[in-house]
Amino acid sequence: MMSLGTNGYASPAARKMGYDVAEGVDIRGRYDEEFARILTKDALRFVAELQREFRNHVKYAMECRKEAKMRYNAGALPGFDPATRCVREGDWACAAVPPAVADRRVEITGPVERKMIINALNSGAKVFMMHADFEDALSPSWENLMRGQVNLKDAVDGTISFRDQARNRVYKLNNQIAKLFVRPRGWHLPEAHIFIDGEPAIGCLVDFGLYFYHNYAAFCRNQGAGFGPFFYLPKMEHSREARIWNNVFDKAEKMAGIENGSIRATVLIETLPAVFQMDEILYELRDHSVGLNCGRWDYIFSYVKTFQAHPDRLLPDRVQVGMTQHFMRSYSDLLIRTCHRRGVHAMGGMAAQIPIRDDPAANEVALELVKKDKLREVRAGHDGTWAAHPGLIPAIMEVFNSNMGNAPNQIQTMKREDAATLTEEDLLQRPRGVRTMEGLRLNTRVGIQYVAAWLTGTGSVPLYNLMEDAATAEISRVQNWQWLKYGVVLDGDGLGVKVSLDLFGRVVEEEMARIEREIGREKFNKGMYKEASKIFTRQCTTPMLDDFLTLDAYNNIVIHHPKGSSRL
Ligand SMILES: CC(=O)SCCNC(=O)CCNC(=O)[C@H](O)C(C)(C)COP(=O)(O)OP(=O)(O)OC[C@H]1O[C@@H](n2cnc3c(N)ncnc32)[C@H](O)[C@@H]1OP(=O)(O)O
Ligand SMILES: O=CC(=O)O
Ligand SMILES: [Mg+2]
Repeated sequence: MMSLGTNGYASPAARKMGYDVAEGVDIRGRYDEEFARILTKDALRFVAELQREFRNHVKYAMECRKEAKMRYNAGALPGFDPATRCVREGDWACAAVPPAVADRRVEITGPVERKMIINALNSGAKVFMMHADFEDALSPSWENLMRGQVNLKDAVDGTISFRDQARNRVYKLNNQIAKLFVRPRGWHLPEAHIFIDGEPAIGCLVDFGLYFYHNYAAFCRNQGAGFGPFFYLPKMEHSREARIWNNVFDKAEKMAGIENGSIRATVLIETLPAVFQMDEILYELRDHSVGLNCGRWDYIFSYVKTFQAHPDRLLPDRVQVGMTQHFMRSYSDLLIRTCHRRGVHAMGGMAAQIPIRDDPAANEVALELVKKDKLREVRAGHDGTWAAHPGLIPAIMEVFNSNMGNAPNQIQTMKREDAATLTEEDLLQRPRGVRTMEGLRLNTRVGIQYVAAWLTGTGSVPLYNLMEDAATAEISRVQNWQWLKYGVVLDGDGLGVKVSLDLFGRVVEEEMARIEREIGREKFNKGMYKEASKIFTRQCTTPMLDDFLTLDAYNNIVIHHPKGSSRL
């Protein structure tokens, strides 16, 4: 048994032995005293119990995803499930929204980095939430994940601080801070630094389990029993996956001895199959739900992925697939109607624009685009939305305030019964627009730079004045793959060039040269652009589309200790 000093840290002798793990648990990530505060024997036992109870359910759910993919690849279209019609038509409601999160008109999102967490919690707005991300915005290296857990624990305890040496500035929490939501990874990602009974842990159960174990008591203390912790749940494709989460929550509440329904989660509807399962997902989570969110970027990615074998449903250039496309508008409208019918929040999504510091005119244009997007959301009936950057909060808040007034949300006032008539055809309607050479170039330039950042530990980056994260990079990847696969003719610019392996090879070469020019040779050589280009090119040209960019790239960031990196 590892001995702990009075400060809670392991003694030097114990440190040599590594983490004090529960039975069946093997930690292969680097030892660090800070991480040992999180990777305690009891917390690991809890994670292992979750894994043991739910691993077969997760495996089954992943098999079902494969089976659905085969059906779509054979020509089937996703649609409403006749077997669950009674759930869609039934008259039921989710548990009442807890007062602590009734008003969530602006939620700032960001990776679980220390300074970002403090800045986000302090963002200064009257009512808002912070959504701390282990998912789209985080490169899931061992260091990022474990530091993220340490940061969140310190944030929940109220002790978090950060010293910026270069600027000699200390960051601390204000008196009034945002409410915290945490987004674990999706069901598909393993955690290769923690093995349980000889197999890699399920990533999201590690994220959830460690965070819950260390923080539920503080939530009870600070928010009152029955209110929190709060979560966002990403990338689900079917209500059976929501049922697993619901069972995980039940088990966690029992273990902690807290009221059933204390844990609350907002599910991102960000896969095409899931749009046909919104009622079913809410039903599964009805005691633990605080709504659904339009994860628009993954949703676009999922549209391409679901229709990978449907050359009649190709997407136009990425920049043209916005929320005003009929299929996107229908998805958002149906989500609002579904949530409000069941008594929970319908959250909007992320506009990709971020402040542009060195160009006031361009900044004004970006801000106007964000405002327009948010105005559309609040008028449609969304109860709140996401901001990617603190600089956007005042403008977004203003749009929501002037349209919602003092009401905490629009659950009762914007029922959107008109959306009840939306059909499968509306939700699947082909997006309109054109495909261009610049679209192919931009996908390539952005995709490679994103992967390069991700490989070096950064999961969200500003590129060409837009926020890019795993979801937006996925669109670039699958769109290139699709255009190559079907030899698409890029005629939106009048050039009429056919996308081929040869053309793509030249585009990669030219865009790599452009990246080098833009960022400078030194940074280019120090970074992982060549590795990123290799990974991105392979993924765009592989005969069978990879399910996730980050699943394949993950092997490059797994580092087992004492030495060496290891493939799963
Ligand atoms: C599709 C989806 O899933 S969307 C959700 C996932 N994506 C995200 O969460 C993206 C979140 N946003 C970000 O990561 C960042 O804003 C970026 C990468 C887009 C831009 O980052 P930067 O270029 O570093 O921003 P910038 O230099 O303007 O930052 C200015 C200040 O704001 C802070 N800041 C910027 N974004 C955030 C944020 N989201 N949360 C908290 N603080 C932030 C910076 O830390 C910096 O603080 P400082 O002045 O104290 O040093
Ligand atoms: O997670 C959000 C998205 O848009 O994807
Ligand atoms: Mg997403």
